[in-house]
This record gives sequence, structure tokens and C-alpha cells, in this order.
Amino acid sequence: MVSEAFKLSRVSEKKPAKDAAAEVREANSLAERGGPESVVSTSPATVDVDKDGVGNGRRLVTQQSSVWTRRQQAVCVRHAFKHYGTNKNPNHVLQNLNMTVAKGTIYGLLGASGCGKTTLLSCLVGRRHLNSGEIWVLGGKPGTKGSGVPGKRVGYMPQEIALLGEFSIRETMMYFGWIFGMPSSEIQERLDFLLNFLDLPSQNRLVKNLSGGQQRRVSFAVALMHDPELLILDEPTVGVDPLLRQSIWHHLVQITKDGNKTVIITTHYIEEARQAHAIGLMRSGKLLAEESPSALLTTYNCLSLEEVFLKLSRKQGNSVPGVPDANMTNNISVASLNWGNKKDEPVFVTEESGVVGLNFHQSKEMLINESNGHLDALNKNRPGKSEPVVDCDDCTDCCKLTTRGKMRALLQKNFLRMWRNVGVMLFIFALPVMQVILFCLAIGRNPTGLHLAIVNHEMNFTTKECPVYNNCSLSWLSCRYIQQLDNETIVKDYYETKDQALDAVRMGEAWGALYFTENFTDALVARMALGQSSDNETLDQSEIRVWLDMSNQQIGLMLNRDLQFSYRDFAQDLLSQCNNNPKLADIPIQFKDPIYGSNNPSFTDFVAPGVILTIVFFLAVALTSSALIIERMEGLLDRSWVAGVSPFEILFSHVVTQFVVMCGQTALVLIFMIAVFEVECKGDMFWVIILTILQGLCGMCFGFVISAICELERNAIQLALGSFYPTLLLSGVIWPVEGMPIVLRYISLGLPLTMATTSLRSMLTRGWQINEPDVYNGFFATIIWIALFLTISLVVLKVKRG
Ligand SMILES: Nc1ncnc2c1ncn2[C@@H]1O[C@H](COP(=O)(O)OP(=O)(O)OP(=O)(O)O)[C@@H](O)[C@H]1O
Repeated sequence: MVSEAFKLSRVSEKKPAKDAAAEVREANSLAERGGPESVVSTSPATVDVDKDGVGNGRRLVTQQSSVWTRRQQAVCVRHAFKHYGTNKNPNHVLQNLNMTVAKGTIYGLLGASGCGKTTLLSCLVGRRHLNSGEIWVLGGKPGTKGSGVPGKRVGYMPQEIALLGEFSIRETMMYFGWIFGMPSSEIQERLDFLLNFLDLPSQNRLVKNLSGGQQRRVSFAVALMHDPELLILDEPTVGVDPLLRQSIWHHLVQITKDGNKTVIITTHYIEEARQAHAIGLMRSGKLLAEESPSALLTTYNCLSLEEVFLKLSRKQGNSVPGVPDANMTNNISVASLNWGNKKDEPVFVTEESGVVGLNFHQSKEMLINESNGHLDALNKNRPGKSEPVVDCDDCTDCCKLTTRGKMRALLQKNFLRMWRNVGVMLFIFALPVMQVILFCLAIGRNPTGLHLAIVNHEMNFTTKECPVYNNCSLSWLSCRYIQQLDNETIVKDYYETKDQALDAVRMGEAWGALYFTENFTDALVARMALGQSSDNETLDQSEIRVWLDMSNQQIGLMLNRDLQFSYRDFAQDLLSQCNNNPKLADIPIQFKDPIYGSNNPSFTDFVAPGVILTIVFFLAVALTSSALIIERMEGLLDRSWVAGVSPFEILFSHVVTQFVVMCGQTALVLIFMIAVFEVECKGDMFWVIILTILQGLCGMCFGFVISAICELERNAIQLALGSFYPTLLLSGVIWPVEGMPIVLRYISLGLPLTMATTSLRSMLTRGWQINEPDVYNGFFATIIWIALFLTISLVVLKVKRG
């Protein structure tokens, strides 16, 4: 156990201030190394700090300080160091800061903007960790199990509003009340009191519609809501009118009167802090003094606290770097030397004072006088009649993962938020439907109205009266073939010469050119009759010559296929009309009914499984990727954490909310895809639904990862959008994975959508059951990805919370 002691007693020889300071430091360091008691009994540190002539030769006598005594304080900070930025380029915010806040007091933390007050407070509530040093809050270390901090033992009002704009005042109170485990009736009672006390408007007014000052008061009400043991208020009186400010201070004085409640308050209105029992004057990450206001004024012979602060700041500014001030070193101030009634009495400096200023145990007496004696509570907690040091009254973090109240609050928040935001609601349900409709209408249908430039020299230039005989007539066969071409797909444009037709294709006026020779019919008949004895000229003349624009693969292949099928139909018709076997027109490959799918496969059926999963997956990503970021930016995430909500609870509440949304989206997507647009579904609908929901969950968890990693919403959007195309392209949604280079194939298999797409495709088009490896692998892969994403999110959230 670490305990420190400074024992300063009267010394006969004066020591230089520097040595004295070094001695205190040594005692300090000894104590930190764990041998405190020996320091106390055998080697009392004695310091004479009379060098600047203010101390009047008084000696500092250290008092015993132990973990026990630290735990008796409401807050005790020792040798706190905190920096932002990297170790190489740190921005030091707290520098060997010591602070002691006795139970039952109001402690005003004053200091210029940027001196580190908020940082210190956020360390006290467990939102940030020190780089080194110790913090004790209500007998425990913030963030440790059973300390109740963060949790309901603390009421925290951050500097920013940190509330949900879409909530009414009442809903805001209910949210935090439930998190703190209060029953609704008690919350309502408290709310009625706070509405009246803080002069708030109707409880049904939305927070976003309140004025800045009103919003701050709601934020203050939230901190007061559960009547916590320790209130930490970061500038609660900003934007509050003087009357209300006075009434807030009056309230703080009242609640601390019985000695059970403690308040730490920062304010820029220095003079209002006169009402505090103790004041910590902070500058450049250190406390310059920690005294009662009257002691500060007396000591420094000032009329206002502002003057005191200026004096101390100047003193600190004048100190030579590297040479510790007599009044600053090891928290012993000039103030402490001046303090006390009798000159020859030693001044006790303990780690309880912990500050540059006065021994707090001494000033306590003064505080009692100044504050109606309520501080005698400070003396209650001595060994023997002490209350349990660590009061595990918030046992949720000891043994339970969550509580009903917290879940109720978090779920209500998530659902209400969606409900109150019409845009989000539309986005959630209209977008998937719209995407499915657009996909089914725009993708996979045969193109129509394709222009074909036809040159038929058999008919002697342009003729639309190309005679067609549907019997066994062997004349004008070119016309008979042209008639066979699908009229919906192909628009026939006639040209006089081959060059004109080719120019039309080159100019983009036609997708292909079709050319019939002058004696096409005769040559074709001869070719059929002569068979293998046909000469080259006959073969040449009987050909239909085609030049296609293959720049558009789909159109080119379709025209190619249509021209061939039309010839087959034309030849079969002619043969059967002439009493020949029409099969003679077929190539000698017989395509029987396919095992799966149809002989005329639809691109829609190929893409649909991947599209279903992509829609559900990325909608979930879009919904969740900014959820945590928005909460974080609003400050609500921080505030909920300080109220005792864990990353697991936050994540779990979002998972539940999104799961409900997901079920709705999945239902809509599948209904429109399968029931309305009749995309083929041969498999078991139950497993199709399960896989789709799982993919939605997977997308949601991916969204959580994004929102846990990204600090800004725009970064999250960039990451979500950036991941869309690679995933779509590599997952075999629009092109078979088998067509990729080997390395990409392996990457593709590792993506969350690939195996799931294969699985869904197998179920929809092949009708495979869950016992097929291709099917169940998709489920396994999805579940593994969900677990992985959730773990990453949880770890990142935990790290960030720290
Ligand atoms: N998250 C952060 N990352 C990096 N630097 C930070 C961060 N938060 C605060 N700082 C820096 O730390 C210093 C102390 O900031 P802090 O907010 O604690 O000051 P403060 O005393 O509360 O100021 P104010 O009275 O204006 O609120 C400032 O220089 C600030 O720029």
C-alpha cells in the first residue's frame, strides 16, 4: 500500500528553500516507493521555507497521509500528469497536479481558459486517464470495478450541452433517470422539482427548441437528477442570469450542508466562487493555491479573488525555470506559511492538502465557521467508524452486463431518434424498396429498338416490298430471313450500298450492318442441295455478312445471338415447309433442359442474390456508420459513459434497434424482389430470410467498426462509400469470382459478401438446402464476420473510452 508522509517539524537550522524543496520531494518519492511509514517515524522531513520572507520562519510539519486518508476525501489527485498528442510531441496539460476535495464541500476550480480544468474533470469522472499519477474519487479509482465512477455516484455536467436535441425535457430526464436505475415515478418527482427550481419551460418542449441558457439548465438538471454524492459541474452558470446563478449557488450550498454531497465546479465568473468552501486556482496544468476564499483574500491581502489569481500567476510566471519556487515546490505555498494563528505553531502540510496552498485540514476549521459548521462531517470518517471505503452501490459493473433501466433508456433513445427524424425513416424503408424496383426495372431486360443497317442486293437497292413467301418457295430467301428477325429488338434500316451501311455503324447510327449478295437465294439453295460439293463461290454468295459494333458487349452479344437464332428458325421453317426434317438446321449439339436454371438464362437471376445482400448490407452500413459518431459529437456518448453506460451496452442497444429495422428492410426487399418482380426462388424461404438478416447484421457491425474508428462523420461516409465498390466488384455479385486472377479470388473469398452471395444464389436458383457446403459456408462466413466486426468495435470503443 502506498502512503506518503511529510512530517515537518521545527528545525534549528535553516535550510535553503531549494534544499527544503528537494527534501520534500525526496520524502514524497520515498512514500511513492512504498515505505511511507518509515519516512514518518524515522526521518521526518523538515523544511523551513522562510526564504522569501513571507513565512516568518514557520516550519512545515508533514502529517501522515495514506491510501486510507486519500479515500476519505471526495476527490484526491496526486502527482497527476496528462498530455495530449504523441510522446514525441506532447502537449502537457496537467503537470504534477495535486488536488484534494474534502467531502461535503463546494470546490471551485478556477483558471484561465485552456489551463486544463476540463481535462482534469474528465479524468475525475473516468473519461480520460492520466499518463501518470493517482486519482481517488469517493474512495475508489475511477473506472475500476465497484468504484461507482463512472456511474451514478457522480453527476457530471460537461461544458458542452451534450443532450439529444430530438428529446423533450421529460424524455431527457427519463433517459438519464433510467440509466441511473431510478423508477419513473421518482424521476417525475425530481423533474417537477428541477423544472421549478431551474425555471425551465414545459417538460414537453424539445431540447433543440430551447434557448442556449435553457439548454444549459437542462444539462444542469440532468447532473442533479439522481442526487449524486459528487457533482462535477463544468461551467454550469454560463449563460444563466444573475438571479438564477445565485439560486444555483444557494442550492449547491444547501446540498453540501449535511456533509454527504460534494461539488466541484468550474466557472469563469471568479467572484461567484467566493461561495465555495475551497478554491483551487489553476494555471498551466498546476494548482497555484488551494484555499478557502477568505484565506486566499487574507493571505494575499487582496479584495477580490481575481486579484489573488493575478498575484499568484505573476509569481508563477516569475519563477526561474528549473529552480522550484519556495512557495510552489511540493505544494507548499507562501499561503500555508502565513496561515495559522500563532507564529510559532508549525504549519501542517499533508498530502491531503496536496496543493500549492494551505493545509486543508487546518482550513477546515475556518470553513466550518464560514459555512455554518457543516464541514464537521469531514471528521466523521476516521478509522474505526468509517464507512466502507469502496461502496459498490452500482453493482451492475460488478456482476451484471446491463440493467433493465439502461437498456430501456438506450433502446428508447435509439427508436425515438429514428421516429422523430422523418428523413431517416424514409431512408430506412423507402430506399431498399426503391433500390429493388430500380434494379428489377433497369437490369437484365433485353434491349429494344436496336438499329440494324441492312443492304439487300438481291432486291436491287432499297425496297420495303421485299416479298415474303411462307411456303416451300425458294425465292427471295433474304426477305424471308429478314422477316424472321425480332421486330421488337431490331429496327431495320435499309441502305443502298455496303459502304453506306458500314458508315452508319461507324457513325453510331446502327449497332450492325447486314449484307446479302445479289444471288443470295440461288447460292443458298445450291449450298443446301450440293452439300460438300459446293464450290467456294457458292459458299461465299450464300453467306449473310454481318459487321457488328461490339463496343457494347451486352448489345453486341445479343444481336449476335438473335441473328443466329433467327437463321436457325428461318432454316427450320423452310425445311419443314418443304417436308424435310427441321433438325437438319440445328448444329449437332443438343442442349437438353438444364439441370438448374433455363436455356435462356437471365442476367437478373444471376445478379439478384448479390444485389439483395448488397442492398441490405450497405443500408445497414449507412445507418450505423454514423450513429456512434453523431452521439459522440453531440457529447451524449461521453455523458452516457460517465453515467455508467458501458461500450457493450451502447453497442448492444444499437444491435437490437438495427435488428428490428433490418427485419423490416429484409421483408420489403424479399417481397418486392421475389413476389412482385418474380425473381426466381427455388430454395427454402426460411433460410433465405435468415441469411439476408444475417448479412444485414454483418453490415451493421461493419458500420459500427467505421463509426468507432472515425472521429468525424465525413470520414465515416468516405470509408463507407469507399468500401462499397471494392466489395461489390470483388464479391462475385456482377461477375463470377472464377473470372478473377488467383490472388483476387482469395481476397474475394475473404470478403463478407462473397460466400453469402454464392450461398443465396445456390438457394434461389438451384434450390439447394442448408446441408450443401456452398450454402452453409455462406452462413458460417457471415457469422464469423459479425463476431469479428463486433469484437473490433468493442475493443476500439473501450480504447477510446479510456
Ligand atoms: N482532445 C484533445 N486533444 C488535444 N488537445 C486537447 C484536447 N482537449 C483539450 N486539449 C488541449 O488541452 C488544453 C487544456 O484544455 P481544457 O479543455 O482542459 O482547458 P480548460 O481549462 O477546460 O479550458 P476552458 O476554460 O476554455 O474550457 C488546451 O490547450 C486544449 O487545446
